[in-house]
Amino acid sequence: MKSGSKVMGTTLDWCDRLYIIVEPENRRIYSLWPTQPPSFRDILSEYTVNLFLQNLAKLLDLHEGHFVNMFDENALTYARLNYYPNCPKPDHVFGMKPHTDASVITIVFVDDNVSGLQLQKDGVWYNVPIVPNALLVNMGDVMEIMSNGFFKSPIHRVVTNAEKERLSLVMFYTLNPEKEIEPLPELVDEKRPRRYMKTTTNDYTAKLFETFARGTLAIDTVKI
Ligand SMILES: O=C(O)CCC(=O)C(=O)O
Ligand SMILES: [Fe+2]
Repeated sequence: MKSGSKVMGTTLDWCDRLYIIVEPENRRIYSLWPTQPPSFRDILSEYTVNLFLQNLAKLLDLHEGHFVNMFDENALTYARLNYYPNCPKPDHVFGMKPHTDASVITIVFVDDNVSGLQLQKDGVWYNVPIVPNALLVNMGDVMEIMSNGFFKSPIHRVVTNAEKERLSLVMFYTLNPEKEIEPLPELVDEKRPRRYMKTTTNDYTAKLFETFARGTLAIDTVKI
């Protein structure tokens, strides 16, 4: 028998493997995680989002560290746990009104059993399907501004459900609140002029709460 034709057997691969669950965090078994180097936990926890950010930078022909490097030691990551109780009048109220996220990027751990999240595209609402154990990655307004509109921060909402309650865990990755946000100069030229005004996360977040209460969109307040 040629050695290459052997598909089953006892031969081990020539490598070591560490195979551990990173997300969701409550599935982490820290006793299996290496204690050296001491930074391992933190680096691995950031790994998911950094990988996305690197790929987004590459899509825009930027250096892969471009977005990752914007997150300094004062950058804030918020976790939001949403609990939507079942609602006797689902036609009258949203679980969460239509909005966009003010973040750079949002990662959503969507409920594995109950749908409810919807995205708007060209004025039409689409259900986000349930994909067990999947993470949903959403562009936020800051990414839309920095990419000069190349990436769009989608309008989304959550509808209520008469029978079932629903949960989601949302991680918002945001910059240092004082840092100025504006379209990256690399993405502005004559063909694609600057589409957004300069702002900061602080100012923008204030606008977001104001506009959310009024039912309008914060991103419209910074469009040129
Ligand atoms: O509950 C969800 O699936 C999404 C919630 C959301 O959009 C948010 O918290 O900003
Ligand atoms: Fe959201």
